Amino acid sequence: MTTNAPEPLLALSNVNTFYGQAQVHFDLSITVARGHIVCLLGGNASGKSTTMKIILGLVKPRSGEVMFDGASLIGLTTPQIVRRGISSVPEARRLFADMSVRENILMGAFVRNDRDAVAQDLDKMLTLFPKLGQRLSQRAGSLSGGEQQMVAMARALMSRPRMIVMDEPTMGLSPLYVDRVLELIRTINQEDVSVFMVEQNASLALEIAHEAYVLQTGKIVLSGPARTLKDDPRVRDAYLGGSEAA
Ligand SMILES: Nc1ncnc2c1ncn2[C@@H]1O[C@H](COP(=O)(O)OP(=O)(O)OP(=O)(O)O)[C@@H](O)[C@H]1O
Repeated sequence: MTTNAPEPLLALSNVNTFYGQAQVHFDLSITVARGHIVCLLGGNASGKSTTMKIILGLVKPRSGEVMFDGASLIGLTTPQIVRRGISSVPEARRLFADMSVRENILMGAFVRNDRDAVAQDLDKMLTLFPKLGQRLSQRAGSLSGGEQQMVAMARALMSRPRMIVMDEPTMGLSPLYVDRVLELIRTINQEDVSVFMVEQNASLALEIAHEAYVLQTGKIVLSGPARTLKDDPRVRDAYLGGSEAA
């Protein structure tokens, strides 16, 4: 085969999604290149979370294709999709509040049965997220928002994914944790994990993303390299407070 562009790791092509009669996605096409961070921006109810649900097999599109590493994800269950190499950090973390931090992190390894390697990976998580080391026995529900976000990221990494999808990873975090979480996303990405993230905080997301897409009522209205979009007046006006700053 003589194609110039390498095959993307993830590709949504012409996806149309409905909830009952209501159409949420209109010919949605998004690609994530291997090793890249891709950010999906958009206002409330534009269909961002539904995009994540499509990738994770929680919502089935009426038409269109979702390919991961050259194979279709359509019709697969979420555990099957996790086994293919995608894991998620859902909105508002969704930890098991009454379980310990350790139990929550290990939950991410549910698709694995290599116990020794799982134990090694838990140690690796404590290197990546040193704060969690002192809190392994603590109830996850008693952690701060930023700490919970770290548990959710560690849990997602425990399945050794090739791609992580994240829904609003910085939502509700203090500025200090926002910076830390974005830095950790970069670190994870440098370990060869591709990232697809939905983020309201456009200026920060565009700092770390390679490419971005802007979704408006279910349609992609803008896309391109994050650096270019950051300077696009339409993105500035809609998401970066451009008109006030001008
Ligand atoms: N389970 C559902 N049943 C019916 N309609 C739904 C369902 N989930 C979402 N919707 C509708 O689909 C549209 C897109 O929702 P979605 O959650 O994907 O948007 P979003 O961009 O993530 O919004 P927000 O940023 O406000 O979370 C909205 O109009 C929403 O009300």
